[in-house]
Amino acid sequence: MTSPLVIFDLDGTLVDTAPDLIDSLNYAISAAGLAPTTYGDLKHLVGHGARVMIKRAFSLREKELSDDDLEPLYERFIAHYLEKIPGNSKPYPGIIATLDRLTASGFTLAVCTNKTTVLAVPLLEKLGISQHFAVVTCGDTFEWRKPDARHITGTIEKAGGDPAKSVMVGDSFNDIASAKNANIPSVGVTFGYTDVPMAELGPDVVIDSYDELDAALIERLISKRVAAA
Ligand SMILES: O=C(O)COP(=O)(O)O
Ligand SMILES: [Mg+2]
Repeated sequence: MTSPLVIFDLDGTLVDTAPDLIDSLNYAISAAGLAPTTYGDLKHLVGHGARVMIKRAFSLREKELSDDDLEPLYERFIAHYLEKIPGNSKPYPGIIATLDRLTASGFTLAVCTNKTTVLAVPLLEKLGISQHFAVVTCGDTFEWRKPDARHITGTIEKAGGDPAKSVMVGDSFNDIASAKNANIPSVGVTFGYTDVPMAELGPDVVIDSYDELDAALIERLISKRVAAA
């Protein structure tokens, strides 16, 4: 029998990566003379990986950026982030215990992130949490990424899961929208990076802390989805 699957987003959901994202972004854009961004800006910049983050920083400063000029800045971002990894990034409080608890209850766990593979995989490894996950799919794993449903359905397929027994946990629009697009339930966390309050994004459940995420909650969401089908 297929085990139920819990899919986690990475930035702002499993790991608080904000300080390092801002550091590497500011390092990258300083080469183009752009003023540093702040934590407050991050909520509007993050979500579609480093290239989009750099492009959005330019829009924020009302500066033009051609695709040719983007590439060296992107390389700067990647090199800086990789050199520091895991930097000041920290798994959110209670997440390790939650992953252990869910695994002990028979759930398979996966990561579905828009972060690029060369950053996401070493980050999970350096933080010592990669072994919890059967599969990690990133912004460049498929031709599409969140909020496209196929990033979620592709993750489920790779993990040997079943969409009728899968739940997404995330911190932002892309996570909740991709879960809805893939017709799976979602849990929204309130401690991540979103410029819209989590409840307004319409997840099935909102949690403020990982203490609230247990097997009973996930099972309830799965049975509700099956009953509604
Ligand atoms: O790095 C990003 O821009 C987004 O990453 P996430 O999908 O893990 O939130
Ligand atoms: Mg996120």
